[in-house]
Amino acid sequence: MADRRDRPYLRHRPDDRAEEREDRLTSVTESNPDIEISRRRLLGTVGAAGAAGLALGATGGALVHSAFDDSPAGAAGASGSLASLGATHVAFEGEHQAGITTPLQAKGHVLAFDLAPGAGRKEAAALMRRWSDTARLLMAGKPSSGADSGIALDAGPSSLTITFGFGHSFFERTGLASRRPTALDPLPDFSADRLDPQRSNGDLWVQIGADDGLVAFHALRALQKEAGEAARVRWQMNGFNRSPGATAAPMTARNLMGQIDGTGNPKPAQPDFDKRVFVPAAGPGPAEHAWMGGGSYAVVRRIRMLLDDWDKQSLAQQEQVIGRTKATGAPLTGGTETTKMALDKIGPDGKPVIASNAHARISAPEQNGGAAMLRRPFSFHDGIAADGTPDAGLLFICWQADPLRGFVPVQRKLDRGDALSVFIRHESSGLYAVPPGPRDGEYVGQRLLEG
Ligand SMILES: C=CC1=C(C)c2cc3[nH]c(cc4nc(cc5[nH]c(cc1n2)c(C)c5CCC(=O)O)C(CCC(=O)O)=C4C)c(C)c3C=C
Ligand SMILES: [Fe+2]
Repeated sequence: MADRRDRPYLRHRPDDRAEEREDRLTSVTESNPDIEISRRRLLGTVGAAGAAGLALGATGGALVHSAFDDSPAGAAGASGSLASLGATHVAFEGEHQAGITTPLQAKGHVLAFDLAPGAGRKEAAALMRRWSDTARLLMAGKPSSGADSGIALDAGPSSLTITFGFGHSFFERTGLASRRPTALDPLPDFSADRLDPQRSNGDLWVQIGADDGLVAFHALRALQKEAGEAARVRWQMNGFNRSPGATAAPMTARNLMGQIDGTGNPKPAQPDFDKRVFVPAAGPGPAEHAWMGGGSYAVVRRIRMLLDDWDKQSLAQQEQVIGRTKATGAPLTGGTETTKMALDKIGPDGKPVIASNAHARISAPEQNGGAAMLRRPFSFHDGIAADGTPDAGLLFICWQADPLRGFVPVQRKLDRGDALSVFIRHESSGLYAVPPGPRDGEYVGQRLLEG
């Protein structure tokens, strides 16, 4: 490996120093099971406040001990040290790919590629190997192996995650149709769909998330370059979330309608979490689908919010649409954000307090035979549309072991009578098989492409 002085653009290199390696601990919390942070950083930043706060980025921007105190000026910021936001590193290898249970990041890019005409299994395997090599480096805060653009110069890994998936069409293109799981069958049509085929589906899907915009864009450019002649971008969407540390304490995200969004998500500590979100490592299902053991299915929808119409509603009307308060996210039946909704409670007017068409009621697992999904969205804003309204909304991304037991039944029900539906428009859609996390030296999807 090149000396840091030879390559001043080298950024955070967690494996360079034994001391740093020793200090590493794997912080497994309810919300961030795959984030690795240094014990020294924990002590140096949050101390008694605990790991969860740091992992969620609520450090108040404190500068901490750096592995680069002796690094040349510019290699890790003017002071030679990285804030915890920059230093946080998410592992590329693991049972599951990163970017599924990782806490929401502040910046995101989601994009789909189509394999180039004439490219097949061999080219796809080579591409996945190149992309995985690049993701491994960038997620560790290192430059890409080719001519690095320098866009992320000075920054640490910043919780970068890169997640790869395969669309339905990938399997024909690569001659692997017999190994395509039935869970990847196209989603049914929904009456409210206004889908743009150019911005839907695709052979390959990539999700990039980071807590720094330049780190995220750097990864985007690197992966686009690595695609070379093998694949072309079919569509790309850019999103954002609140920055870590923006709120006094870590809290559930808000969307562009101002609602607390994510409360009802299954929690990693719950006993059925894995069953709901990840394909079991050993079956069920035919052996030819075993490559997906430990993987998950992502449903991706660009959902436009009709914000001018939404903003005309009174606060009470907005809260009725969801069934929760805007300020705290508590159910309209009382309590705090985490209080269970009392769906049977009747108000003085003889009607359910949480209306029969309230979004949170209709989408609740108990109303859908237990169907549940892990929602992990980004907001988007692409300026003003031709009609003068904001082209903004939710890049809705949800994760499940089987879309027929997650997204599909819930969306079917929402499609029939969700009070929110007049304020949103589904504009694009994709369903992707996201293989398990790679082992050391493996590339994502190797068990499919070489199995
Ligand atoms: C088919 C799945 C879903 C789509 C599409 C969807 C769109 C969508 N949702 C909101 C805002 C909120 N959703 C909330 C809860 C909620 N939504 C879904 C599913 C879809 N939402 C589920 C499964 C749940 C959880 C239900 C539960 O377990 O109780 C909430 C309430 C807070 C929360 O639990 O997260 C809000 C707010 C928007 C704005 C939107 C499309 C733009
Ligand atoms: Fe929702």
